[in-house]
Amino acid sequence: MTKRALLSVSDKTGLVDFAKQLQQLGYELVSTGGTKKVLEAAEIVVTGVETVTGFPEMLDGRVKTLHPNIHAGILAKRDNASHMQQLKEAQIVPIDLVVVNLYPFKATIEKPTTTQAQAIEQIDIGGPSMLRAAAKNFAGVIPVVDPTDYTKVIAALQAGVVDQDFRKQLAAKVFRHTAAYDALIANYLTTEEFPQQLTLTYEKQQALRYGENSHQKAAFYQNAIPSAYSVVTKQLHGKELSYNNIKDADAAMKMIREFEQPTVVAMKHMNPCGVGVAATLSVAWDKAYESDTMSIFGGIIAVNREVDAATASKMHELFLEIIIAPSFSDEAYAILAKKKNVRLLQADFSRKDQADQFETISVSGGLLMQEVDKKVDTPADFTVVSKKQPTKQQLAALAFGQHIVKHVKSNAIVVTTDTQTLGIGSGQPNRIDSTKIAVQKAMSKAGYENAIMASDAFFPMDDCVAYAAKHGIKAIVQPGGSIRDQDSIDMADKWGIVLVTTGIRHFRH
Ligand SMILES: NC(=O)c1ncn([C@@H]2O[C@H](COP(=O)(O)O)[C@@H](O)[C@H]2O)c1NC=O
Repeated sequence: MTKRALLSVSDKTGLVDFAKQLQQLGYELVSTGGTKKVLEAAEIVVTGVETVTGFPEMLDGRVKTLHPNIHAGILAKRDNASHMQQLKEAQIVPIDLVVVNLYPFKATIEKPTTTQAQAIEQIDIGGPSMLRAAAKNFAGVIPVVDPTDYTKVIAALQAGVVDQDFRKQLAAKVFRHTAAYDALIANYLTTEEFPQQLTLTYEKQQALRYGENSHQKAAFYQNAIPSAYSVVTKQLHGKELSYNNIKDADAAMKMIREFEQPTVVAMKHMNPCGVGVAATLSVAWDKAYESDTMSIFGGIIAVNREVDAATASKMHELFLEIIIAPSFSDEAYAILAKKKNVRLLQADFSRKDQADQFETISVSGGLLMQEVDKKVDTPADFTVVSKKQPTKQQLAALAFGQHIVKHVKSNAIVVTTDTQTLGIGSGQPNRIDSTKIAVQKAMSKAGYENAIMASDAFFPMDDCVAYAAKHGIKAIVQPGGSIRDQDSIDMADKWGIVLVTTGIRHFRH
């Protein structure tokens, strides 16, 4: 019996060759309007779908293939005598191969000028119905959604065996494809912030050599509709990004994009190890570097101005994993690219509106989702709770410290001037240890005499204030909110130093 293939595709890549080969293999081809036209133009004989359904396409193409003559032809179980008898009685010819790809909904909504009405017209109904039917009945029907599979399908047909494993893979691909397609539509129409079902669509961006460690397999998936603020930016030079690189680069980008003045962020294992702000990038680099000349080794650098030759020469002296910048001057690029491995990434800094509103993290058995912490504290958020009042310079430094500390893993304590980190204590399970680390690191640095200390969360007792004051810190900022806040205030007053609260916690666990 002649085999029948139904072809109805929006993406016509490879269609003509595929159809010719199917015809050579003895398939009768059935097609919808546009697909038929392309095939006929290539002098391929095709039966119009309306000949099979007995109905012309109607409602501007909203109904073309939605008919029992199509769907029964796909869905009948080939090994079920009753099904096959019913087809015979209804004079329905079985369809053995379904080649469908869908209206380009994603490409449509990616265009900024697309209206809702235009987007809705690009929701494919007939295509997914045929694909899902064929995929459900993969035991008897070959479902093909991806033009890159045409070659494999032809090879299998020519070999005379399209085995169950291959059919199952094709079917799984169909259901992944239609699920992702529907998820995009759902997200396009959804206005709720935390909907009952979370339907996210990601596409494999990159197979990774390994995960956090070399014995862990890994891959990187990117939002189906990536934003200009995606962690995946243009890589200009260097080795392929690793799993850890992507995480660190993401943390560095999230941080640098919050700074307006020329700024250098040195990131290490998801924590900043040095941040400098200055009138020029080259001086900002010096400040970030001097913050911690040891930890920056092997670090990820993010800057918010074009890298110039002067800054590049200094960077080039160190081993750095990644440098992220809005651009690199030709001279800077030539200097940095001398090292074949360093990854140079060009990131967009101009589209703040494209920064993610929400972030998710996987936990065993689920996902946690929250709004991104976009709050940057300023002196307007400060309440001075000590007797001693801050100077203007101290206020600026307290604001800078607060800005840094929200990007440091809790318990986070930083010691800074108004433009430079001097000591960062990160990720300790108690606040006093983070305080000791930050203060100890800072004490030997130039500028310490004017340094302030910032804390991401309240002080549960007065020990951190006592330690800082004893070691020469003259102003401290913290959210406040502990039942023992008064102890910390009393301690600040005892030492005659400034204590400021913000009322806003910035945990980063
Ligand atoms: N309405 C239908 O019955 C229907 N049947 C198939 N399609 C889609 O029409 C497209 C192909 O149309 P054409 O061959 O006219 O270019 C394919 O993307 C296919 O998924 C349909 N379109 C939308 O639902």
